[in-house]
Amino acid sequence: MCFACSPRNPIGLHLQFSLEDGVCRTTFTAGEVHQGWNGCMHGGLIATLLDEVMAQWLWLQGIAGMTAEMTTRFSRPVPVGVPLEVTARQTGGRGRLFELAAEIALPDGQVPVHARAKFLKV
Ligand SMILES: CCCCCCCCCCCC(=O)SCCNC(=O)CCNC(=O)[C@H](O)C(C)(C)COP(=O)(O)OP(=O)(O)OC[C@H]1O[C@@H](n2cnc3c(N)ncnc32)[C@H](O)[C@@H]1OP(=O)(O)O
Repeated sequence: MCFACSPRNPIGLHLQFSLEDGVCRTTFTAGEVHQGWNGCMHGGLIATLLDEVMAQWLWLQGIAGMTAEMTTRFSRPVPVGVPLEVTARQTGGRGRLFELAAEIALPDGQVPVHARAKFLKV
């Protein structure tokens, strides 16, 4: 029962994903229960959104992959209560290794956080 995407997980994020033109996409609005600092989304949960959208870039193409490495740049706080657009795309890779990048965009287009990761097909 995936914490990020299972509709049956009672404490999960219930994310839904689409893949179009090489971009995997989901949306999420953090609530007070997802805060770290007051008014700001918890960084670990931000990383979860980014990790999951990259994993789903693979999964929606029939590839089961596990995160082998991930770097996250937190440039600005992510506010709670606003709809976030979370996207991922491939940046490289060879063989079993897939290199992906993901970002979170605010409604005004600002990108407060982005990530890069390496996934290995399992
Ligand atoms: C129903 C809905 C479901 C929906 C599905 C969605 C699921 C969402 C899950 C979200 C994603 C996650 O969080 S996954 C959970 C977090 N991640 C993990 O727990 C992964 C833990 N790590 C592992 O289990 C393992 O290390 C693996 C599977 C990643 C790799 O192990 P392995 O398969 O044995 O491969 P290994 O021999 O180590 O490496 C193979 C080759 O890749 C290279 N390699 C390994 N790591 C790296 C790296 N970071 N950067 C460069 N290269 C690397 C090695 O040097 C080697 O090169 P060469 O010698 O071949 O040249």
